[in-house]
Amino acid sequence: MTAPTLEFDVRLWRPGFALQVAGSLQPGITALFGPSGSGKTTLLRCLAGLEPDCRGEVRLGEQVWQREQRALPAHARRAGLVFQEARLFGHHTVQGNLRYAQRRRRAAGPALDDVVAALGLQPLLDRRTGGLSGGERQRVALARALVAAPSILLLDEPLAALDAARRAAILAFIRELPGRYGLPLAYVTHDQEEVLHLADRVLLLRHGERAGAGSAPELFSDPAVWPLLGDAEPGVVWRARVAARDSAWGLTTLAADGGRLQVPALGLATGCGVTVRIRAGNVLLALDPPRATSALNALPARVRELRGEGEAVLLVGLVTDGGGSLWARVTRQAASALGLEPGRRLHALIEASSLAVGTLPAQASAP
Ligand SMILES: Nc1ncnc2c1ncn2[C@@H]1O[C@H](COP(=O)(O)OP(=O)(O)OP(=O)(O)O)[C@@H](O)[C@H]1O
Repeated sequence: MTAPTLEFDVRLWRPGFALQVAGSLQPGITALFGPSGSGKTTLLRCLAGLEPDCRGEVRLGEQVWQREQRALPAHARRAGLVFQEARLFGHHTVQGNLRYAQRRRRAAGPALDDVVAALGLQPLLDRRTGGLSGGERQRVALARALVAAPSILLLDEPLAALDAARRAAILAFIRELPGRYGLPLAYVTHDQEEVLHLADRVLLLRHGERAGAGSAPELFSDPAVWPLLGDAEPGVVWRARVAARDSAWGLTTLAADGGRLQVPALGLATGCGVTVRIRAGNVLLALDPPRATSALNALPARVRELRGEGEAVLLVGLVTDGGGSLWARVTRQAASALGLEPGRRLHALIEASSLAVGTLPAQASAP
């Protein structure tokens, strides 16, 4: 099923805050990412028709949802919204909540039984929602949004309150949704790993404006974006594929455009697409090819640029022989001793166990 694209160019003014963003939610998952207060929730509410002061244009395929003051009401847009705190009818059972949503739907949509099965809700159907755990409530909230036959899904930090195991299970389900039900999906999160795992594209917001857009690996590797990533260590994210598994040593070899990398065993099949995050603080530089090193990974590279990062430290931008971008954090003294300058050839040593590997969304391309 091909999903339509939601296109928008919206603005909204509040005392002390202005939102002015143009963009699109294409088929697949778009992550809305950006610092607290950058306008992510407000943008979702504008798209859903919940902000009366929103102006501009919103279109889903050929359907005009808003043109300046003329705006379709929220119920006519059929946007499925799920927030961090699931808002369920506490006096109803899970089944009652789902049937209520199903009765009110205004278009053909996913069958209730399918959604119940996919989210593992069968054992909960007769429970009252008041007594459910956080993870159970979020699963019910997602199911309820789906059985209402939404035209798009807008998920606002739906998993923020859950533990890692529950998050992983629901993330796997969310990742399948656009393909399974033909829906564009916007997903607000503060978690970069979630973005890498889930998003086909990222729309980055800052102060109510678009600060960048692209794939998660591209954006998270862009030095201009690092200040918006909170405490995250500067570095790059590469796309790679599982190339080989060495069960004798418990290692996996990844093949990326930038070079081959060994990492601790991933338990993924050969050919599987992954992302690998290489932090600047985990890249050491050596002039000569190391004869023996514990790092396992030594990529031939040349210096592209040097950036000051305080009195004693530099960030060194590198290009590997495979064409991959890397950053290394070194002291100015080390940079001087190694004669670092643009064009200088050297070897980038990366400790295998320092590499953070994540799986890619199904649709995202890997080399
Ligand atoms: N109902 C409201 N009335 C007035 N101001 C609001 C309201 N809701 C949000 N704001 C303000 O609008 C701005 C954008 O808020 P918004 O919740 O959209 O940001 P956000 O990026 O979703 O933040 P967070 O990541 O913390 O959830 C903030 O300055 C916020 O304080």
